[in-house]
Amino acid sequence: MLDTMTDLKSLLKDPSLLETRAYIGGNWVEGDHGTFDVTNPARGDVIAQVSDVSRVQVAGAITQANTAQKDWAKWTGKERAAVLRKWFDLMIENQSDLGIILTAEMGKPLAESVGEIAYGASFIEFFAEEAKRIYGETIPGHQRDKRITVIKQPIGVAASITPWNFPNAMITRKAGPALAAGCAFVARPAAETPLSAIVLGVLAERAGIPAGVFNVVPSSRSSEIGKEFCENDAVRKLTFTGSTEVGRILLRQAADSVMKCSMELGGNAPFIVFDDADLDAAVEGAILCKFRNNGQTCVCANRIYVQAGVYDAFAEKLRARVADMKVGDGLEDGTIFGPLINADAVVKVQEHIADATAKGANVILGGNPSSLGGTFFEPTIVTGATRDMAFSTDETFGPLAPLFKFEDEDEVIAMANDTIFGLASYFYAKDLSRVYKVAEALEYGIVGVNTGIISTEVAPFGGVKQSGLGREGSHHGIEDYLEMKYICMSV
Ligand SMILES: NC(=O)C1=CN([C@@H]2O[C@H](COP(=O)(O)OP(=O)(O)OC[C@H]3O[C@@H](n4cnc5c(N)ncnc54)[C@H](OP(=O)(O)O)[C@@H]3O)[C@@H](O)[C@H]2O)C=CC1
Ligand SMILES: O=C(O)[C@H](O)CS(=O)(=O)O
Repeated sequence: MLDTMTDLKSLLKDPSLLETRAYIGGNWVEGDHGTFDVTNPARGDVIAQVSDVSRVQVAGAITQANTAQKDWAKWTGKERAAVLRKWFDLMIENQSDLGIILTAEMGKPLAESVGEIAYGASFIEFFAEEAKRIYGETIPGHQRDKRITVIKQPIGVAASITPWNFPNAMITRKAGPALAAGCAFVARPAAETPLSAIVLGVLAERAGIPAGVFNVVPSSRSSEIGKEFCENDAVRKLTFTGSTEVGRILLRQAADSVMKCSMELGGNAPFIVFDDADLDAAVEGAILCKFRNNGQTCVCANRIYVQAGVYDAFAEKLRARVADMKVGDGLEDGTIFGPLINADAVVKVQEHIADATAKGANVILGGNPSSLGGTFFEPTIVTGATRDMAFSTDETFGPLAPLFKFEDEDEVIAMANDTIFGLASYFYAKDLSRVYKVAEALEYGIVGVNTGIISTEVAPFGGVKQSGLGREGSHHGIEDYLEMKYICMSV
């Protein structure tokens, strides 16, 4: 159990990793606004007090990043690759400590946190390699005396705003391609989870990433910092992961400077089980997809559609499997469900359950706050879900699995696509023509077929419709941090 910073440091092999200051221009800096508290969601205790930087300090960080970026861009791709690889190596060497810090501030079970560190580090490893493969092209001249070449150059200073639910990976998924491309980076983490971002600065410094290339500006004033990112002409790229609501605000603010934006926004993932599915595999996939991070991911199943012929069997198998899973402190062995991030998250789950039962749904498992108190909540499954219920259109972002019944493919494809979101979708089926038809018909950036987990650094992650703009990960991911220049030469 945690209740002070001393307690947290005592759990670490290397207590010096637990830094609370801002990392600006290679210096560790106190905040102009003093500090803000970081609490452990499992107990609500303050585990750290972190530098609360001002908008002026963020402007200074951007200026230092802009200066550092000019030299960083002159490094060869191979030179940048070497120092990024060292950064990756340090993340893996300190994976256990980084996992403990992440669980302490975010609450997810330690096994998930340690897994997130590996997932986050994989983006640094992947884009260290991509740094060496930023190719241009030559194009046959349009006139006899013309020679055409195309080169790709780093966009400049990239600013990032990231959420609390993956406080390590959502930063490295952006910083990896940005630094590989030769950009400099200013990261503003969620106020709930700044420690995981700051420790990336500690390791960046140890890896030899030049001062000013990677900066971390923790702040309790998210909208103020967001405005600085959008209004400062030295920022050439804004990359955001979070809700669609905040994404819209940032896009409006960035429009004034026609700033290039990458947006990884909200989701409302359908998870479809057809009657020819391997039912046991579908149950395991639904558990991973729905309950990973306690349902607090943008790619979690938000609606589970089960074909009529297998509905009752699926519901009972799912109930039986989840009933035995442990709710508890993320640092305790065997915990599957940690606490939700805050009281508002608990309220939203309760509202969705109350709305559903008022409209005829049946709770077959859970349905209440956990007897542990605080923000712990029972994993919940409801049957009889219908499209008029709140979770049909609104992302629950918690451990609530609503089961909808459907009759045929056309009906479920129409229901699955009936949303403003389009990030991740999933279905279980064996018939090959069904797999092709459904995968092509789903209006989502990501389709998982016979799997509930789709997250990897090698694939392009991102949404369509109001789930976002751009892709992160894969060889496509570096393009968002490059500008293409066409050189026309008369010879
Ligand atoms: N598509 C994706 O990959 C992901 C999408 N999400 C979506 O985000 C939501 C949950 O995450 P949550 O953190 O609550 O999302 P929010 O959008 O509320 O917050 C995301 C980040 O934006 C900051 N922020 C909030 N308001 C502003 C503003 N006006 N200007 C600048 N920054 C601001 C927050 O800071 P602070 O917290 O300090 O206020 C936080 O760092 C869900 O809808 C989920 O689907 C989440 C993760 C990944
Ligand atoms: O924040 C999220 O929900 C992540 O984007 C999901 S994933 O990439 O970790 O799957």
